[in-house]
Amino acid sequence: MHHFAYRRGVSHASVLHAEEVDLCALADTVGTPFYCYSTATLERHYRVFAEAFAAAPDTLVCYSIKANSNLGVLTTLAALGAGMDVVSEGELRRALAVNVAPDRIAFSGVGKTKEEMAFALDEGIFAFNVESEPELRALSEVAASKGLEARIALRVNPDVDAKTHHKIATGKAENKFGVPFDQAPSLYRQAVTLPGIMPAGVHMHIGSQITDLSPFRNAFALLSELVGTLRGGGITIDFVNLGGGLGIPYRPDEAAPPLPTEYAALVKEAVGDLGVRLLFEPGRMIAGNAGILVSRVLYVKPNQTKTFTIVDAGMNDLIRPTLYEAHHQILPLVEPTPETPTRITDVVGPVCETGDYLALQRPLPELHAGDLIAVMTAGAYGAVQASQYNSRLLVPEVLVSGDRYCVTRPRPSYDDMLAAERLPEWI
Ligand SMILES: Cc1ncc(COP(=O)(O)O)c(C=O)c1O
Ligand SMILES: N[C@@H](CCCC[NH3+])C(=O)O
Repeated sequence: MHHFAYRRGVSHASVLHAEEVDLCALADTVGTPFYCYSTATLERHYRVFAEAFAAAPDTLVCYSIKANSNLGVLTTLAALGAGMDVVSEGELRRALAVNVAPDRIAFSGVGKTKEEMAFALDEGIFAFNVESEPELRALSEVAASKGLEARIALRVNPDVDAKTHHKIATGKAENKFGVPFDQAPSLYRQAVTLPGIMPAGVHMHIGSQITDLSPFRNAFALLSELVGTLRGGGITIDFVNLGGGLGIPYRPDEAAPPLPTEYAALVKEAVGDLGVRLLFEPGRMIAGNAGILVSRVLYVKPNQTKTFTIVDAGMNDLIRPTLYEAHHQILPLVEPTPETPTRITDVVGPVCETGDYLALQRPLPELHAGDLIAVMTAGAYGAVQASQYNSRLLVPEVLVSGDRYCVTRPRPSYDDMLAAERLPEWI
């Protein structure tokens, strides 16, 4: 019943058809816009990834919470045994809230505060992915002051082009992430001498939505070389964290991105002989095609040159189209008849910005006020990047499983929105 085909983009249909919830009825109950996530698809994606590494039993898949931090989504993945990759105390608290064991949590990010380090140390997380020398020193101070030891991997920037959108590439020298490859050996030597620091791994994450395996191949070859160098210098490396980044299909007609099994074969080739524990941090690959954004058409507005389809979801709810020129397929929730004409339209939101669009010049079955649409592949980097811009209420999130659903993040009220702030009271 919960059919899913990763390669052919059939996953687009899975949220609509693999689950048995009537989305139109749900839209009437919950109100639009709302995000809707499929439990079956989340589970399937996690398993497809984890099972690709079944031959490497010492593997820890740390779902990257930043892609979708909804507590319903995290509960679903935690139940499958997922570890978690976090980048803030907030994300760490989410992982703990769904009972992920601390020793299955890795902490990344270029700007961890000492307070965040202290909290993570007290909780006993598996490792910190350290991104700079000053961060290493700060972590040493915090850990030593507590009489604790922080297991660390240095995040190494291999200066490899991930061939993805420039705003989501993280492994080039000009990006803020990680320490330069050439400086890594001396930083590890320094790390060994620092109190409260136990270097144990190497971390690399070169970017997101990577659809060509060659950047991974180049990066992991460098990582493997570095592990050899470090071991040659007497430093014990017992795990490597290869990050996330595996791309997914956004268009039904696009070339299939690499399969997790193909990625796993490459990993085996590059680092299989190192005898280390493998960590991964997939986000988009697990959540992206497990979610849609459901929205209702408010008005159809033709002008001299084009037609605007104005819907009730905007850039504040899904910023990817305008921020990354991202393509999200749009499907009418009610299947059009063969007689329905196709119209080219800009699908825009209510926000007062010219950049407030979900699709530009898109051929779509003719839409009318009141029609419901699904913005596909919105499960990753959708709700998590939503804002209240224009004082719009944060979009609700719904998790479905078979014919059941739960509103895991209800729509706030305007009173909630106003109660979160204070009228000025000068001190
Ligand atoms: C350190 C780190 N790990 C994991 C991820 C997750 O990446 P993706 O969602 O592309 O798998 C990211 C985001 O790019 C990241 O910065
Ligand atoms: N937010 C980006 C991905 C960023 C990955 C985080 N390092 C997107 O929507 O594609």
